[in-house]
Amino acid sequence: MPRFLFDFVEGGADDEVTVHANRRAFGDYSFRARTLVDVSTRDLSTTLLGQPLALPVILGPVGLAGLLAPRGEVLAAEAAARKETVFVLSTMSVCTIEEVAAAAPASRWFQLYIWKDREVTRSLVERARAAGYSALCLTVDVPDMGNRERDVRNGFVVPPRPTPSNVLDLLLHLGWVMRMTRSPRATFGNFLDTKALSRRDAVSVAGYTSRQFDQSVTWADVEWLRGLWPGPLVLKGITTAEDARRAVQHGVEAIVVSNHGGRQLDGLPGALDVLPEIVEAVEGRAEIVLDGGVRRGSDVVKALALGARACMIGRPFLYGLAAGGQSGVELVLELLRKEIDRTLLLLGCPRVAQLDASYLRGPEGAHAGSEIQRAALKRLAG
Ligand SMILES: Cc1cc2nc3c(=O)[nH]c(=O)nc-3n(C[C@H](O)[C@H](O)[C@H](O)COP(=O)(O)O)c2cc1C
Ligand SMILES: CC(C)CC(=O)C(=O)O
Repeated sequence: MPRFLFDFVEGGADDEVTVHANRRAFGDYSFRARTLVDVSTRDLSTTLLGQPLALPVILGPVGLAGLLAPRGEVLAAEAAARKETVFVLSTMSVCTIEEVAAAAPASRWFQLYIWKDREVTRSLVERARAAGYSALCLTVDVPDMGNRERDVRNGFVVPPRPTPSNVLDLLLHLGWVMRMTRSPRATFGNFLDTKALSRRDAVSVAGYTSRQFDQSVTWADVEWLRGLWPGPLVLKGITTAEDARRAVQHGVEAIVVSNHGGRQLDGLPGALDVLPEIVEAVEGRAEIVLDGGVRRGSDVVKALALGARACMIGRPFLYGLAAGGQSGVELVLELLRKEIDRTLLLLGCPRVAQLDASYLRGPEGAHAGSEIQRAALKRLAG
């Protein structure tokens, strides 16, 4: 893929401190393995909001995935269905809510951003409901986009177009150019009225979001959504116990502990660092999903041992999608499935449902969360 797209996917906000913190946090935990346990059969299955998952990994919402492969969101949703897991469609997708629903029988959630124009927001929710999405996932950490300096430097705009600064990049990636131009025209139908754009118009994603996204969204809007959406409600982007408690008070069915893959507020701790305080605050009253920096099956096992029910992945499946379309995404899920399976085998824990903090040794260092983490680990270990 062209460099400007790779940078959009791989990059984070400001100095990308939080991007790196996400990975580091997994390294801060090590395993406490048990031996002489019968691990001849293993069970990776679980449920999320009542839906069965063959493995505790779901595909998170990512905007513009359809720029990585033609009909990218449809391909990813089909891959999730084949691997018996959930696909979360972003509001900012290239394929529309209806296209993905028609093509993919997967368990699908719809991720919502709240527009200043509440009629647009209401219509997105109603379309998702009519198209049979099973849960509504409200992302709460994007009142506006983080400062993605790679995108600024690259002059990244949507729909992508040749400019003096990216023409060489495009020429060096003619395979991508051919794939995209041969495929049906990208629609951006959820969020951009491409018919209203003249051929030469294009918008920077940051400029677009700051015009459209509502910075005045509060907990009252969670109540408003409750009235519009009859199914399970998920809040994505929670990083403190205070917000997690509040989410539970508002009756949300699930929380995604997430710093948006380090793309929003730079300086947040790693997602795994904040998981214990949230698990403690929620006390089992909502299901917890974790994302940010999940790259190995062992990362998933650590998150589950600390109390998450499943993990979401973002960039890993996007790279599978860019490299190999639907089968690339399936391969990413298969690699994670095999790695989780082998980790359970060697850890002496045959079922993901059996994982708890007694399988982990916590961070010993003095970094900020460690006291809370130790307390939560002690509590989880019973
Ligand atoms: C290219 C890209 C686009 C994203 N778009 C969205 C989005 O539209 N909505 C959303 O809630 N999160 C979005 N995210 C955040 C992901 O859902 C997820 O929180 C994050 O990617 C997890 O970190 P990981 O990439 O390290 O797995 C996006 C992430 C990436 C990499
Ligand atoms: C198109 C963007 C607003 C999607 C997003 O949330 C992100 O890039 O992190």
